[in-house]
Amino acid sequence: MGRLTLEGIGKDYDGVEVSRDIDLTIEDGEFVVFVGPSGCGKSTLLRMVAGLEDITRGEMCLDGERINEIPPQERDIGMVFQSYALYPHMSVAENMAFGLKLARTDKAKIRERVQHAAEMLHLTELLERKPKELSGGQRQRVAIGRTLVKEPAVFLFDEPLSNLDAALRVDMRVQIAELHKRLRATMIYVTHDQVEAMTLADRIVLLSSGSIAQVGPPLSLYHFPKTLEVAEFIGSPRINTLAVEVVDPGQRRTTVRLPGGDLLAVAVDGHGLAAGDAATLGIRAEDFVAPDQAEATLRANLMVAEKLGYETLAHLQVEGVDGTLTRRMDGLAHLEEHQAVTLGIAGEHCHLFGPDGVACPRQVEITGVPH
Ligand SMILES: Nc1ncnc2c1ncn2[C@@H]1O[C@H](COP(=O)(O)OP(=O)(O)OP(=O)(O)O)[C@@H](O)[C@H]1O
Repeated sequence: MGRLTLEGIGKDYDGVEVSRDIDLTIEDGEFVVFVGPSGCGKSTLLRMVAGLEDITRGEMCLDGERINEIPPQERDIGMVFQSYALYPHMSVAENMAFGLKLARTDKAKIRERVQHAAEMLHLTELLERKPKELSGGQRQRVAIGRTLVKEPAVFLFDEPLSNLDAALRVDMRVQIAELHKRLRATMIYVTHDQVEAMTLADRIVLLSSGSIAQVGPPLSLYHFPKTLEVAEFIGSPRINTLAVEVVDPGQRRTTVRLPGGDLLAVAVDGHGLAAGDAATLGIRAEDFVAPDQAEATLRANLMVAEKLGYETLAHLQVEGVDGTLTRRMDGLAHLEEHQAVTLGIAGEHCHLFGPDGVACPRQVEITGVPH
């Protein structure tokens, strides 16, 4: 089993609070990803789970038992570090067996577990090699193997792929996802890469300045972000934002004035807003619509078209708007530099954030995605 509960967890370093009010239950077998900008407290939280940092406040339990004071080696938890931390003078097999040897595990059992882990991680052919004879991806697999042989109830991964190149990262990401499917163990994974978070997680925990900004399945955070900060962190390209003025806040529709003067009825509950408030409209790059289906339009000029083959990202300049907006288009869209483009906007596809950055609840259903 591997059910973790965190209640009111907090951490101070020299009297400075870097982690606060963390309430979270991670179910047995769940894959949870801690994500957020640099310094938001992801590693600190993970290290508290591992027992590598003292917990200043709150209670942490594994399968109902308090573990706050239990030393790391006695917790049924295994951690894979960003730096693989392999012993250079030991072979792959010895590296993987080392922790079990220290724990005085029976030799036959060690052999069996190392063989099994090596098969799962495609390392069988490499068991006699030394770390220096391995590629970065292979070393990372050995580091995972070393944790795997201990058969912990909970696996912790601290940015395990950040030292790998882009292609290898994708490959390892898929392997970690497969490993989770086969083991069905509880896994907590720290990354600042939102693509890794979106693709691996059953649930994402998005941290901001030491506390939880939002927890939920990846697509819930994508379609129903609770704050502008979450909306801007999740999704690539980043969500487009426009400064708008609230004209008529309503429960099903809230009317706002766009930079060009057009009015748009956004499908959100804006009852917390007042007419005249400065708000932020959010539109994802794929959510612009054809002008004939639009409720409002913006006149734009094409600055750059990034043709990626399967899609084109058009970066557009709109008069009166700082920076550029990005529109995602299918395939190799025919676009000329500085071409005038009409961006169509539909209120159903937009997000609205109040002056405090809090999202107005969206009044739309998206099939299979809980609010
Ligand atoms: N040993 C320490 N002593 C004092 N402050 C620390 C210590 N470790 C971390 N911090 C501070 O705690 C905060 C959270 O750090 P943490 O490493 O958990 O963030 P992170 O989200 O993992 O960042 P990154 O993505 O850059 O690794 C930061 O402000 C950091 O400076």
